[in-house]
Amino acid sequence: MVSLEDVLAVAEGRRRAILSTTPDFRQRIAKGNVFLERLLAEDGVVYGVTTGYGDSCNREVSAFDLEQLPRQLYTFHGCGLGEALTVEAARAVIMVRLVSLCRGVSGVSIELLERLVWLLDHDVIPVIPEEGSVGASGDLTPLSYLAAVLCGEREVLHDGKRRPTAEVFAEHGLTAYRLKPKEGLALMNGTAVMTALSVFAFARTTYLAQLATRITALSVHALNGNPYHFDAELFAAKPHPGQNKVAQRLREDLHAPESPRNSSRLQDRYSTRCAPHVIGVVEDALPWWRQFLENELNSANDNPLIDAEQGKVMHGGHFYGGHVAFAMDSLKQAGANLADLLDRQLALLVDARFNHGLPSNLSGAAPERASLNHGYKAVQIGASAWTAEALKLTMPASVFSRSTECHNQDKVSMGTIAARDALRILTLVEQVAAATLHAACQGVELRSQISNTPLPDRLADFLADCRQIFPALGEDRALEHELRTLCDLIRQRHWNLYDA
Ligand SMILES: N[C@@H](Cc1ccc(O)cc1)C(=O)O
Repeated sequence: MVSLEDVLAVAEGRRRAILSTTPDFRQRIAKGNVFLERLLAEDGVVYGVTTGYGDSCNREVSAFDLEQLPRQLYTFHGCGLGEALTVEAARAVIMVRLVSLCRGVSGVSIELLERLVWLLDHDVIPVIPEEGSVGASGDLTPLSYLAAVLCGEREVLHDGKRRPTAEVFAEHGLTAYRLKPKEGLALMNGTAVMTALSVFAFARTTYLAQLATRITALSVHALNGNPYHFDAELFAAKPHPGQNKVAQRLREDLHAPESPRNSSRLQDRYSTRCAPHVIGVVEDALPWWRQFLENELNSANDNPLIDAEQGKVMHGGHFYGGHVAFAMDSLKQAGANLADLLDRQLALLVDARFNHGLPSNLSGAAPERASLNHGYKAVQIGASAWTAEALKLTMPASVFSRSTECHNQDKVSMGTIAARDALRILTLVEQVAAATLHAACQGVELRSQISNTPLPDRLADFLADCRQIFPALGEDRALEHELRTLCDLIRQRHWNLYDA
């Protein structure tokens, strides 16, 4: 079973994709191909091989034109619009398609698989426009760019430049690939784009859940909040495992192992008291998102499938990305809730009515300069804007199914749109996290000036690390570049936050 992390490693260029050399694997792939050819010779008709596609399946293609058919398929799907996928995302697309085709039920040849590996190895990466897939019939239009590039057409990203594929192939002495009869359909008729994008969404969300936990601990300390809200026995009474994990991390960060018999502390506002209940939803959803995505990743998700052992062609709808769509639609909501949680913490931190004695807007300016300085006022406004935008994008995509392709595809998943929404939302969540992290570090240091409660070790170490990256805010300064640096570091999973 290939994991989400395996795909990420190949996408980020940390690992190579290597085809198995076992005779078993090679034979399985070869068998599918041989069976298809036999079927063609004996029966003369195979859907998508000797017929038109989709609604046009009752149109027979003459033997003379068969070789043309796969080229025709990627050509008429060359209508993608929108931004091009990043190199990493496009590498993930190749890897995900490779994993699926390696199952040996798509009727492709070993040469095709080797060509996909060649693209990854030589970093010759198709330019894939991200819009134009309804996510059932697979990601036909974006995947047509992969098929076309294998055949030496359209454009690739190579050495950081966008260039004609033919030119780059020529430089490497590579001839254009000639797709065999079913290979166009096998490449394009699947869920590789939405699944590839989901791999990134999953990794970023996993990290954001941990970062939101660390920021919450900083906020609680800065606000002089009640660390006993995260008591072990309290949480044992509500046994969601992910939620308990968040409470435990907060307990350890805040160094509050056991609560007193009858705490005299106030009950804090929900954005800190209920943080395990918000972040815990993400932690508890991660395992089932993983299950949905890894099952999809390791599946044959094209049509038709070839069972060479039994000697039959099976027609179905495995290109339907319903599981990915549902995973991404729910990830959008749980992820955007992290932004909302942190934005509310930031709202408490900057407000002298709620922050238990910290200066207004967390300004670190000297008292005689207080009227001039505005501290984190604009950063908090920004965080609210990013949060609102994230929340607005949580509208589920999967409920917007459109009947399309002359009503052949009359129910579709919209999983690719859900995955793209998820990535945009996560960018906004990262921005809110960067803003809240910056302010929470400031809050913790301002707290130490007015109280002698020591900063627990784990938070002190983390703060020291942050101070290598950005200084405290004294006089007002423009924080854009620092926030951008923080966003980049968050994307790179810079801090090692918690053990599993
Ligand atoms: N997904 C369709 C095939 C198809 C291919 C290209 C299209 O433009 C439309 C439909 C099927 O397998 O049934």
